[in-house]
Amino acid sequence: MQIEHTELADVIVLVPQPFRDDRGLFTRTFDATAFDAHLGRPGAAAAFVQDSQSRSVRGVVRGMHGRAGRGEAKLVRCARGAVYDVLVDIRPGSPTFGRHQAFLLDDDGFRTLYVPPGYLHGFQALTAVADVCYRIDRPHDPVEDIAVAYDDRDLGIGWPEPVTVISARDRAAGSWADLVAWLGGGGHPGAAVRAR
Ligand SMILES: Cc1cn([C@H]2C[C@H](O)[C@@H](COP(=O)(O)OP(=O)(O)O[C@H]3O[C@@H](C)C(=O)[C@@H](O)[C@H]3O)O2)c(=O)[nH]c1=O
Repeated sequence: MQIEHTELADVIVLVPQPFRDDRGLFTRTFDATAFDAHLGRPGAAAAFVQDSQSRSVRGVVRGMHGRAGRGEAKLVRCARGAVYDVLVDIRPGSPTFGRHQAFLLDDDGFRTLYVPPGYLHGFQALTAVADVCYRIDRPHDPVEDIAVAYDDRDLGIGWPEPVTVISARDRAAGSWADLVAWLGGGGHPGAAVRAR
């Protein structure tokens, strides 16, 4: 498994090497030993306690989601189809605070994003059906949900396709400005941080 660094601080991409033959292929999608060694934290992989999967139709955008409290680490890969996956660094003091980067995740490259705590995450489905698998290192708690509008002008994310469907939660998401004010200890989180 190769590790690629990204433009975003502490975000890495895990890139496996599939074995292809006449039957198809075999690939390891996660390697705890390599992951722990790269992070320099024995036991880091063992912290992932929930695995989830979502299915989206083409054009769907889910995001931009984060988590309050101590955040959550996340491993993200696309098991079916392809998605345009976007991360935003929301860690005050980080050299890449406020910056975003997009990644193509698909069911042929098997690339997995490692997202440390303190990032917003979202994606758009690029194929008729797109399944995204997540592993997170803390049990989900909706009270800690953060949502910033996927089309927030300040974030300026260039979604590649017309947006077909978004959830009610995402339609009600707060602004990047709300979130920045809240992160700075001032202002009210407004809809950026809210219970469902
Ligand atoms: C995220 C999540 C949702 N749910 C439930 C709540 C709700 O009834 C249903 C759908 O939830 P949502 O609409 O929040 O699902 P969705 O919009 O797909 O949320 C996901 O978006 C992507 C971008 C992420 O990064 C994920 O961490 C997660 O926030 O599933 C869980 O039970 N566990 C979970 O971990």
